[in-house]
Amino acid sequence: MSLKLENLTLQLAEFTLSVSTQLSAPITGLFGRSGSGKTTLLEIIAGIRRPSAGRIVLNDQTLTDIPQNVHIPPAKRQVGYVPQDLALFPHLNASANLHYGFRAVSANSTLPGRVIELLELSTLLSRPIQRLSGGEQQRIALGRALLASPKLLLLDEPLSSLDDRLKERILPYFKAIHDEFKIPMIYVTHCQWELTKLCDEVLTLHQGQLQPN
Ligand SMILES: Nc1ncnc2c1ncn2[C@@H]1O[C@H](COP(=O)(O)OP(=O)(O)OP(=O)(O)O)[C@@H](O)[C@H]1O
Repeated sequence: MSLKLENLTLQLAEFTLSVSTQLSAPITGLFGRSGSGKTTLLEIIAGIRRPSAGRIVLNDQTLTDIPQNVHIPPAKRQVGYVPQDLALFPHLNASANLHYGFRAVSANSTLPGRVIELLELSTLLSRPIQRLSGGEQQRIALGRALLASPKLLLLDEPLSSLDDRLKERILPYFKAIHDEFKIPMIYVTHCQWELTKLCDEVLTLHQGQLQPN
């Protein structure tokens, strides 16, 4: 995987994000204090926010190129994004949420059966979303993102709402997913333990800028 972020800039009211880097690690941790710009950066990579300057190139595909007026919409980027609040649909059951983004892109597409097995979702599928625990909802949201066959998966503090016992139970699912589907991930967290357990490389944001390691 190669993700180039070239001179990405976004000015919000009292905050400026300014990032240039190239990522190639299988799982990159994105670390930084609250308000340092982690979610903003994920949203720019996912295409939800348009930067005011810069370029994003994933492998050989230009996703955003502001000087050239290129901005591929989120649904066409093949970038999976699991936001902090999961964004599950409350009116759909677990199964309908899971299959929502399913897209058989090619013979190599991620198939529902394998995701259900790997994330141990089979007993949850008929349940309303409101009757799932935080960790179960997290696994459905992760499965939904995987079924869109993304080339990159963005995870925004996926374990932050879970207690330590659940964190230890859920973290291995992320590792298993990476090992099985080889989808590169950017994993946002405040937690040193998660970085150490999961990530191959760590980027630190401070006030909208990446810090040297
Ligand atoms: N729509 C907006 N308008 C103005 N400022 C915003 C907007 N969205 C975010 N910000 C500001 O941008 C900065 C970065 O926010 P962001 O959510 O990216 O931080 P974060 O590192 O993800 O924080 P947390 O760890 O608390 O989730 C913050 O100062 C925030 O107040």
